[in-house]
Amino acid sequence: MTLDLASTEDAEPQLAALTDLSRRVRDLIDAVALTDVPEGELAAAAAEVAALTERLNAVRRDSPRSFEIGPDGAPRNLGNAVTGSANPHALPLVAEVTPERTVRAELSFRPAHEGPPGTVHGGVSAMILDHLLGHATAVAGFPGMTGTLTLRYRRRVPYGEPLVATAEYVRSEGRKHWSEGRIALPDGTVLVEASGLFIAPSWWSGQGPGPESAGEAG
Ligand SMILES: CCCCCCCC/C=C\CCCCCCCC(=O)SCCNC(=O)CCNC(=O)[C@H](O)C(C)(C)COP(=O)(O)OP(=O)(O)OC[C@H]1O[C@@H](n2cnc3c(N)ncnc32)[C@H](O)[C@@H]1OP(=O)(O)O
Repeated sequence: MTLDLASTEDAEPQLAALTDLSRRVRDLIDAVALTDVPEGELAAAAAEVAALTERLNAVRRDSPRSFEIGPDGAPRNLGNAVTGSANPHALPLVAEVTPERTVRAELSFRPAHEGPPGTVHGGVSAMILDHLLGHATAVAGFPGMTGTLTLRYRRRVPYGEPLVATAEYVRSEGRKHWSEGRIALPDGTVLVEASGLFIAPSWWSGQGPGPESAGEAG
């Protein structure tokens, strides 16, 4: 894992362009998921996408952008699968920390997140809650990696509609820290709720075998 925390002011124009590209690729992903154009059009689009892939691969990093301190002094993770504005896979989720040190995000899933018809895939909801619970645990002072995530799917999660996700730290036992969270409709109706256990890996304090065997932070 590369944790480059250096200031990246010189790279800001490139990162802004990468963010814009990522946003357009999200639109492309939904267009692919929903398109019904004829076969010839699909083949032509596939050839154009292949050419773009080759163009971007001309200069390639070993891994996506990791945690860093932005020019505003705030930590950010532009390559993250959930929050990364420079990752087309990400929503991207924008989470705010409340004065009570809970975490809140307004979000809307996209058609590409479909599992059952008209419904967001349960694993996608789990990914969002995993991150949000991890964030709530971190802002409580206990950054860690997910040990266990338990979900209860109460109602189907729609895509294309405004939703609200919240999470808060609950309790600790030694190195183990628990948080809870949920995805709800704007009126507060809970759709999915989650409880998660987060553990600061022993290798963070030099007591364990290291990230190669213990996994890496999401
Ligand atoms: C994170 C940096 C924050 C920076 C702050 C910036 C601002 C905040 C912004 C944003 C926050 C980001 C939020 C991210 C959220 C996403 C998180 C993920 O997706 S993480 C990827 C998925 N999870 C893994 O890949 C873990 C893989 N597993 C491991 O690495 C290890 O197994 C680990 C760390 C979980 C435990 O390993 P050990 O060696 O450190 O600990 P041992 O000694 O084995 O266990 C300690 C205690 O915990 C229990 N334990 C261990 N694993 C458990 C488990 N899976 N479930 C339940 N208990 C477990 C054990 O039984 C033991 O308990 P006894 O002390 O004996 O009571």
